[in-house]
Amino acid sequence: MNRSLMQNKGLSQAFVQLDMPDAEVYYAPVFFTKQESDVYFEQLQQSINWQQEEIRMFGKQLPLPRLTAWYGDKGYTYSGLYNAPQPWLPVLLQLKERVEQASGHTYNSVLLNYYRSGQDSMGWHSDDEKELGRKPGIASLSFGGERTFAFRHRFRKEIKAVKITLQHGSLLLMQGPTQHFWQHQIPKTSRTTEPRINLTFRNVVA
Ligand SMILES: O=C(O)CCC(=O)C(=O)O
Ligand SMILES: [Fe+2]
Repeated sequence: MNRSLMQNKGLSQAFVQLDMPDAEVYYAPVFFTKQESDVYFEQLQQSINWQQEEIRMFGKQLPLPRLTAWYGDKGYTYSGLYNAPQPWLPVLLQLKERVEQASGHTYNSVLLNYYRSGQDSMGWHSDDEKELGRKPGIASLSFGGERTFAFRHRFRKEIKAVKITLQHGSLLLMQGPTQHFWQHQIPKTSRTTEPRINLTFRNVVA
């Protein structure tokens, strides 16, 4: 993949910008050291109130193919589900602060995803809910097993999909018009993968 080095906008050299038109996506593969990342994975696995939610689809109740949790100051509707906020945990506030410093955005909520195996996944979507405002900044941390993260343009079919492997301890930033023009997903994989924890920090405005 073609990536250009970030030099401006106050983001550190640890970030590369993904080569995507109509988007602003930055990736720091080593945002945390391996040692820090191992500790965060353990802490989050144990302290988060992981739930298997169900969504209504085609008139049926279907379990989401991953575990989720929502923490922060405000509730949020996601995939047609209202998520009541749970109060911040110290480990989440610590991570929020690190991510805010690095990204230059502030966040009041975090959605956590737990992918138990390669059979857990997240389908194509954009994080374009009204509650997030018009050009939302979303900061996504990954701990545990590596998974492929794919982007596809919503309107220009001639633009190739972009794929990136999200590493243990990495940070992905999506901002500007990204959610308006692109969708993303975590596809299932038949490769054996370790469990993965993802945190997406968001700012709910409504
Ligand atoms: O697990 C990931 O990296 C993606 C999570 C995501 O797209 C979301 O929570 O909206
Ligand atoms: Fe998303």
